[in-house]
Amino acid sequence: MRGRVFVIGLGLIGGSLALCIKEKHKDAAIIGYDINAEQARLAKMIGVIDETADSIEEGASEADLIIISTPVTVAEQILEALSRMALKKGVIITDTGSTKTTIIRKASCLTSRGIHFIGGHPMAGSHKSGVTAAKSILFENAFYLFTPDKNSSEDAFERLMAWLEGTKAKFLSVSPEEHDYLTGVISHFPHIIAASLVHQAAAAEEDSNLVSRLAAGGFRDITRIASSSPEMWRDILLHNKEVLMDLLKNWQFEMQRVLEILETGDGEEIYHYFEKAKNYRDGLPSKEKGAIPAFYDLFVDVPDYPGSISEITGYLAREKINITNIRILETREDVYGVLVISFQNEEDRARAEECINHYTKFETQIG
Ligand SMILES: NC(=O)c1ccc[n+]([C@@H]2O[C@H](COP(=O)([O-])OP(=O)(O)OC[C@H]3O[C@@H](n4cnc5c(N)ncnc54)[C@H](O)[C@@H]3O)[C@@H](O)[C@H]2O)c1
Ligand SMILES: O=C(O)C(=O)C[C@]1(C(=O)O)C=C[C@@H](O)C=C1
Repeated sequence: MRGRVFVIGLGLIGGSLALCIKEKHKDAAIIGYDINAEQARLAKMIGVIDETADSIEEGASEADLIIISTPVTVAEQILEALSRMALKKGVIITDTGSTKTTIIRKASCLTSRGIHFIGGHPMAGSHKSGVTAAKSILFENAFYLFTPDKNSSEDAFERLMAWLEGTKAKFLSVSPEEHDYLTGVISHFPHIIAASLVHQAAAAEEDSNLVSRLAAGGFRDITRIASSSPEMWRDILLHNKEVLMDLLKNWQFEMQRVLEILETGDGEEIYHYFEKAKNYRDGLPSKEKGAIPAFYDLFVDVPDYPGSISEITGYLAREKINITNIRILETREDVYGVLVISFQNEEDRARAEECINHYTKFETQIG
């Protein structure tokens, strides 16, 4: 498609969408604006956008598509500002915010003027912020939620889908309320818990400085998201307050139950508590990104680590196959172990398996 795309907020998500759009629509002009001039400069320098705009007004006036990708309370102010500007006829405005009910309510200042606004939320991300973390592959296989309503133009919605085709995400429409409830359960509330676990460990550190030294494996896995942007998460909590307060009450009730079965020392109940959780968790679709990111892992049975790692990464580099992570599953010494190599997508993993099978006799298995 040809046209001008204006991205407001050149961070992880705005930057990644800009890359996806450019990849699919080579003739489109991608203009960007960020309140942080350094981010905007960086976005242009690394080729995430074609041009920077000096103000929202300048970038918006000629745009065919406007993407707002700032923290959600800022997005509200931007919607208000856009509603006072002269915009191109037929322009589509969308956002990427993690909450929808308040945004959609606010967007009535545009829709009441006949301007197309379709709320959006690509359900993939990272604890990293900023344009340097942006990548075009971020949304592949992830759900991309939209909240069009009965008054939304079908033609505008179809044009938006066409613009966003390069995300390779799975588009799904839900109501704003359903959106906020679902994301409250699987994204926003877990974030509160991750932060609370970190607070608990930090408090325990006052008794023993071994806490941070021992905080590895499981603790790091479950608290990774606590390293995300506090500004973004403050805004999400403010927008989804009611849902989160209800979930917090349910959680307190649940924790009370755990306290009771622990107090009574009921082993069977404790077993069932974990068994039920394991069964549900194991049954979650592993290929889909979203609440649980897909990890394209390849397991390689290796005799000794130091030599094998450099040998294998050497072969992968020779074939230009990117790896996203590499780790060892077995940490005991003198025991044959398993190397776990993660890739960005299925295709890279399949190429890597072929490459390792070609150059070595190590056994491989897809995880
Ligand atoms: N990070 C994730 O995992 C994720 C995933 C999906 C959706 N989202 C949502 O997408 C939005 C952006 O998140 P992100 O992770 O890209 O954040 P980010 O911090 O990486 O980027 C946000 C950018 O917005 C800019 N900004 C702030 N106020 C602005 C203003 N008034 N005008 C112009 N630019 C302004 C910031 O300078 C920053 O560069 C948020 O609403 C977030 O809830 C985040
Ligand atoms: O992977 C992460 O770091 C995320 O927190 C991503 C995550 C999520 O909770 O799944 C966070 C917020 C966004 O609205 C969407 C995606």
